[in-house]
Amino acid sequence: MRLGTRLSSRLRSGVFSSPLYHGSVFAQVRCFARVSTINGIIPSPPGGFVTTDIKIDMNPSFGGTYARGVFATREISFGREIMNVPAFAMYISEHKEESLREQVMIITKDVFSKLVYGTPQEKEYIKTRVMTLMSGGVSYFTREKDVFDFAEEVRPPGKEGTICNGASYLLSGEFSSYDLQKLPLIIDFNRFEVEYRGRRGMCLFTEASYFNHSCEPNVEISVNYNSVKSNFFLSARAVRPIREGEELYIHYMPGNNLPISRFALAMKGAGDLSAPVSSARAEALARSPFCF
Ligand SMILES: C[S@@+](CC[C@H](N)C(=O)[O-])C[C@H]1O[C@@H](n2cnc3c(N)ncnc32)[C@H](O)[C@@H]1O
Repeated sequence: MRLGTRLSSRLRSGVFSSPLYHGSVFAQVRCFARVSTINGIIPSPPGGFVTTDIKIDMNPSFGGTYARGVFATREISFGREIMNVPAFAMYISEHKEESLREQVMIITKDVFSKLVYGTPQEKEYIKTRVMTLMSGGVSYFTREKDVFDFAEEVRPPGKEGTICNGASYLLSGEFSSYDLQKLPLIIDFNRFEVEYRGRRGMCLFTEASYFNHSCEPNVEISVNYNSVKSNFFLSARAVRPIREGEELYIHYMPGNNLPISRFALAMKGAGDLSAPVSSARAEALARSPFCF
């Protein structure tokens, strides 16, 4: 059964502020080690990326590490579904008043648990597909100690008092405290907000996070709940014929015909999407929610 979902993706500036303190005022605060154990390489899975129709490549006109986009490996006809993926992580709020922050932290714990106790495939997926996504926003943790306290709470189900927990996993060096403090920022930045029977929630569709934005998209996405599989699925379809090698774009805010958008702010200085905005308007836009 198709259930109505309200979907929004917050795609903000990639700048992320890390609480890296210096000076005597913060002498009691431990600094985050700015060290990631993640190498950022996205291995190409056998059989292509999601389907053999598409691949991840770099958009030469963007420049920089985050110039990745989704490209057609062959001609794609109008209406063809090029992606149909389950949410890698999802959370539906128990209480209507649960804050965004709480929801992000719940998903963070879920993803981190899979990293600590998951299968080798899950660990690999998180390191290569989740941790390499763009992040943004203000750090969810103030001190490195908070990151360790959070990790400490991640324990294998049913095993009380075990020595092996998320904190000892961090100390193993496979995943650093810096990586863990970045994880909620990745989830926050890439989340798709959904609604299920009046309850708010969010999903991560890591594969869909590589689509870049165009005001004239050639792909449209939809998110629906599959009650048999008890998960949300994202489907992406070509809305016009696409040539081999062409980049696939979605509209980050379909239906939004404002002259400028929060996305345009993130894009400031990047091609025709940039628009000069006053700082007051920029502030207002940055605070306003938007929906698909
Ligand atoms: C969901 S990510 C898309 C994938 C991203 N390019 C990457 O390499 O991870 C959204 C970010 O991609 C960049 N982006 C998306 N569409 C763009 C466009 N039309 N022009 C320039 N940058 C774009 C912006 O930095 C935006 O915040």
